[in-house]
Amino acid sequence: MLFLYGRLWKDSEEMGMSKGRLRSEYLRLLDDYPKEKRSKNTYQITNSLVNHPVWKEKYIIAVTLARYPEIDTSAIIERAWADGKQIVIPKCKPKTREMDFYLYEEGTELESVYHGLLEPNPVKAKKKSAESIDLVIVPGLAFTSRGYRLGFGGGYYDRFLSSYSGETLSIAFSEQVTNHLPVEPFDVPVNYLLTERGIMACD
Ligand SMILES: Nc1nc2c(c(=O)[nH]1)N(C=O)[C@@H](CNc1ccc(C(=O)N[C@@H](CCC(=O)O)C(=O)O)cc1)CN2
Ligand SMILES: Nc1ncnc2c1ncn2[C@@H]1O[C@H](COP(=O)(O)OP(=O)(O)OP(=O)(O)O)[C@@H](O)[C@H]1O
Repeated sequence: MLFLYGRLWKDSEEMGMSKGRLRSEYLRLLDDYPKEKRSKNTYQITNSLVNHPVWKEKYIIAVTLARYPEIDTSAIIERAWADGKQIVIPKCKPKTREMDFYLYEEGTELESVYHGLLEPNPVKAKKKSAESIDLVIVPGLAFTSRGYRLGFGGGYYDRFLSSYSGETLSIAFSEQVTNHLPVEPFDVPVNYLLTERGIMACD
């Protein structure tokens, strides 16, 4: 009962909250996430992803190089390499708020030129077209079970997904899933949402 009350209160609070306040709320949630629970749930999420049919049939996978307190994606990347898949990572173009994806292999040189994020060096890395990507693992701070997402506010993924026709998936701790988020016309929901509790098809 206490849980239900807390939940309803949380939802009605969130309905009226600005994206900026929601971002700080979920960033804090991630930052406060207990260390052991974080590694246990990250392991669980990685494991269910790599054992799901959506993983098996995909060859080129786009993912971000997570920065704390985001969920660590390094085990997903290692597993993709071990399974003979290709990983591509984004490089932001702040002027147009567009992203290009580049092949990320063991030994690929990274640089930190944009917001402290690790990115490929566009002169040295091999660019991959959006059409060649089979699955995009979309980052986010909070999600609804319909696959809507609150990102870091750059609009990079919304812009990219507006013309991307392959499959999309997000990973999250179950505490990042909420009933209500502000949805705007340009928001593109992901096809699957994966938490430590399992995988949800969002369509
Ligand atoms: N690890 C990781 N890499 C990622 C993302 C991500 O969410 N996680 N992105 C996911 O999209 C892209 C980068 N996203 C960004 C989103 C916002 C801002 C930014 O300029 N933030 C402003 C506030 C927002 C604004 O004013 O528009 C700031 O911090 O001052 C930068 C990068 C690509 N790489
Ligand atoms: N398809 C689009 N075309 C043009 N502008 C867009 C598009 N999608 C989003 N934007 C712009 O980007 C800005 C940021 O969008 P939003 O706050 O939804 O980002 P986000 O989803 O949190 O970030 P991200 O997509 O990078 O994870 C918005 O102000 C919006 O006007």
